[in-house]
Amino acid sequence: MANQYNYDVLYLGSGHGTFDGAIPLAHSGVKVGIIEEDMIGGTCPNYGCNAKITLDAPVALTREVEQLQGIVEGQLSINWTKSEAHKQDVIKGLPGMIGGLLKDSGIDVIHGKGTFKDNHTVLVDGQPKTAEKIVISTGLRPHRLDIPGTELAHDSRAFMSLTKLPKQIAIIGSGYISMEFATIANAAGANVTVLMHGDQVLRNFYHPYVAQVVKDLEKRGVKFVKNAGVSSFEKSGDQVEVHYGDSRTLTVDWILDATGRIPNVEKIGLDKIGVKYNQHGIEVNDYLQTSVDNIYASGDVIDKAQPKLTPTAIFESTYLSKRFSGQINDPINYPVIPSVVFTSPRIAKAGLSIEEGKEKSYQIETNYLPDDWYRQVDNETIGDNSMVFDKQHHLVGVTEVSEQAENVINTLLPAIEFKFGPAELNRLVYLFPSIGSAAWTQLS
Ligand SMILES: Cc1cc2nc3c(=O)[nH]c(=O)nc-3n(C[C@H](O)[C@H](O)[C@H](O)COP(=O)(O)OP(=O)(O)OC[C@H]3O[C@@H](n4cnc5c(N)ncnc54)[C@H](O)[C@@H]3O)c2cc1C
Ligand SMILES: NC(=O)c1ccc[n+]([C@@H]2O[C@H](COP(=O)([O-])OP(=O)(O)OC[C@H]3O[C@@H](n4cnc5c(N)ncnc54)[C@H](O)[C@@H]3O)[C@@H](O)[C@H]2O)c1
Repeated sequence: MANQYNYDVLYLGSGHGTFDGAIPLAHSGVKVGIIEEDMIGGTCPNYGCNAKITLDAPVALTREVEQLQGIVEGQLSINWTKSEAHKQDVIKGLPGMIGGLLKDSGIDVIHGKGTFKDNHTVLVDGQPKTAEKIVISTGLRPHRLDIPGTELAHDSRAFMSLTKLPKQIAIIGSGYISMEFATIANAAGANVTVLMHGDQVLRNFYHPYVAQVVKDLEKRGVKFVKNAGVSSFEKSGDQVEVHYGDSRTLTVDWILDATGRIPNVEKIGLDKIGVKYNQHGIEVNDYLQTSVDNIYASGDVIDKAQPKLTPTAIFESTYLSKRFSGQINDPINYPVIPSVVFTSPRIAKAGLSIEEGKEKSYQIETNYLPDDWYRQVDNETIGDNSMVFDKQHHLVGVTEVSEQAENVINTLLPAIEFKFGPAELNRLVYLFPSIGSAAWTQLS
């Protein structure tokens, strides 16, 4: 590649939208640089998936013990301080591990905030770093409510760093972060109130299944306030008041603002160089190329129809790596990308939704999971799934609510992605008994 620049490819941001692709790219002989202003590895390992799932592990355990009460005797309780410390132990090595992989691949990691000077130059602390191609992979940051007292609220990162769990917690919003953190905080003993923007929780998931999760959380003491209309936060001694609705007040110890995440597109010089973006992120074509030819985007910062999740970011950075190293010239062809909300029970889905299946008049088979013998092993009491089949009876979508939904969806993904028919299904021999075998059995 060209050598009038410092790098062949320079990435802005070091999350999954970058490193999964940058490492093989560097191994192919391409000179790669990465600019990162915060922790190496970005949101997922440090402030997202890995951190969250570690805090979720004790919740899953308490739920299993609860289901088997009587067989297993005695209640479990979660020691929040130790759980938080365990989370820190689990994730603290990740940035060093990822940084080591980058270094071993010959990648230069430049610490600092990058801003474009021109379409081949990024400034870091006033120092120019030049490259033939630049990939913007700056991710998302928490949206903060624009109301009086907003500085009194906190984000998901702050929640996962709490060494002591507040007694009374208000969560604003009812999306992914709200529901997962309400589940964790409630199980660890906090009184949680969710103040909703509208009247729907997790609006992108199948409502009857979401309703089961909400009902269970309510049974456990979580309160939901629909159409709350939160208008301000105010300090009140050691506590904080949430003003909402028609002059109503909720006094709590801690507020989580979980009202969404917005793209990091401002103050990095995009207007100056002509990279087009909107409130959903950077606009790209089917090659992940922005409105400026030599500049690409990857991961959450892209304005796209696919879910803004780690697997999507990994797929995109890997696609760019293959393209930059000359292995492919085709446009990006996304596979089926599943998604899961780590509530208890979880809700997970892949492929066509139940609503989309109905619109196409596809066959929808539903299963009440507590009737399945394998779920009775754990005494699972909540569980449904719906499988959508096309006219040739290929599985094209699954949605499930159950404690093991993420594993069922992962198991069935190949059937959806590769359109398994009877011939393929008949060749599958799976380990028995297992959640995977329970999932495949429903297909046969
Ligand atoms: C609480 C939480 C839980 C989540 N749980 C899951 C989950 O269970 N499963 C899942 O699939 N996804 C989950 N996600 C989403 C997942 O974390 C993201 O999809 C993923 O991290 C996207 O990777 P990315 O590289 O696009 O962005 P990021 O990982 O956000 O990386 C962007 C990086 O760019 C850096 N940066 C930004 N601007 C600049 C600049 N100007 N100069 C230098 N560096 C810059 C940032 O510091 C950051 O490190 C979760 C997210 C959150 C917040
Ligand atoms: N399990 C996972 O994969 C996982 C977990 C956490 C986060 N994530 C990722 O992070 C993203 C962000 O999660 P999130 O929960 O912050 O966003 P979200 O989009 O899922 O939910 C945002 C919530 O805030 C509400 N809201 C929006 N504006 C509001 C306002 N002005 N006042 C009150 N409420 C308002 C919305 O109605 C919605 O309920 C997700 O979309 C997902 O990409 C994924």
